[in-house]
Amino acid sequence: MTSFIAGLPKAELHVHHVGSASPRIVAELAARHEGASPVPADPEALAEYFAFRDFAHFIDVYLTVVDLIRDDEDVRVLTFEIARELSRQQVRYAELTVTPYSSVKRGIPAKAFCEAIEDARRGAATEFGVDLRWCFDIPGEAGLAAAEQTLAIALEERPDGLISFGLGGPEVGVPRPQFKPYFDQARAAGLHSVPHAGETTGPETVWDAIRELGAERIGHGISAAQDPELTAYLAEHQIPLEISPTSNLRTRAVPSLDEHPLARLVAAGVPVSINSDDPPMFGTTLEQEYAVASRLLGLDDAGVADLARAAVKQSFLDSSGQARLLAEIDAYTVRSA
Ligand SMILES: O=c1[nH]cnc2c1ncn2[C@@H]1O[C@H](CO)[C@@H](O)[C@H]1O
Repeated sequence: MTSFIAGLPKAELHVHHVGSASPRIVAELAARHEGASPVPADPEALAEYFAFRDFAHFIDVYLTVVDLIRDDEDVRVLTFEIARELSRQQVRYAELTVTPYSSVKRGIPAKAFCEAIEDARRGAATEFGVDLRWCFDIPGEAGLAAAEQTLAIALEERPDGLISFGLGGPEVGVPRPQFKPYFDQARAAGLHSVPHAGETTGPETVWDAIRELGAERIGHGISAAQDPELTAYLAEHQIPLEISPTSNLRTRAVPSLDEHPLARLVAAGVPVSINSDDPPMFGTTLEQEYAVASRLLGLDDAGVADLARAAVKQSFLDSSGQARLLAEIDAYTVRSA
């Protein structure tokens, strides 16, 4: 199974920019800011640093890593190295969640930030054959000021790879409806709506994401399993959930993988994609998330290939791009039979 997964062409829809910084990149950045950061440069100490008491603690730790990214060269190197790791896992297409507000607030001009990610995007395509797209997300803990600036950067800079608009950070104490004006404008400008919801709060935030923010996909959304009406609605309207099993375990959103609602959601007909969210921070990789999902769903190789196909079909890649990637998955599956 694992060798089949390793070679399987994939698409990833829910993976965060800074959250994907490898231990080596974090160590290099931490060493550069020696002493001024709580983030350890030693990879072993870093693995211990990435142990989270709860979701709020995870966000606090996440932001200490964001603090290490000080200039556009850091942004470009980080992004290019993420593409290298994605290509190592046979990821052909990824929608990377990027939070420009947090870097602009730390002194990196929006234009330089966008030029850096676009430079890395071009490099990813030519060097690794990885097609990167951007989701610009609002860090929810920074509220409406962050929403305002994230939308402004999205519409004024409009980097070529930008395709969607999201909402990340904590859900507790950050109601979704307040962000409706910003999602309305982003959607009117042709950006897809993909907010987080139902990760650390109940089904009502998933309803809000759908009804108030026009969500086309939901980041996590796992608490939908608590509400049969919502589960049926997601299945009927085929609104996909971007599922990251180990993330939910490591941020304590679920008590154990065996209690993860993935299987119940799939059994109810809810479309899902499998993702890694913040792989180094959660001590995982996309390949490992596919292995977790295949165990939880009792899949054989054909079933695992269907997970990859589902992610492609739920992506915002154009139809010709989707057809190309689906054909590659089919050819791989035949070769591996
Ligand atoms: O699993 C997650 N849920 C919500 N936000 C997340 C997650 N992983 C990374 N972020 C990121 O946390 C930052 C908060 O300021 C945002 O950049 C958001 O994208």
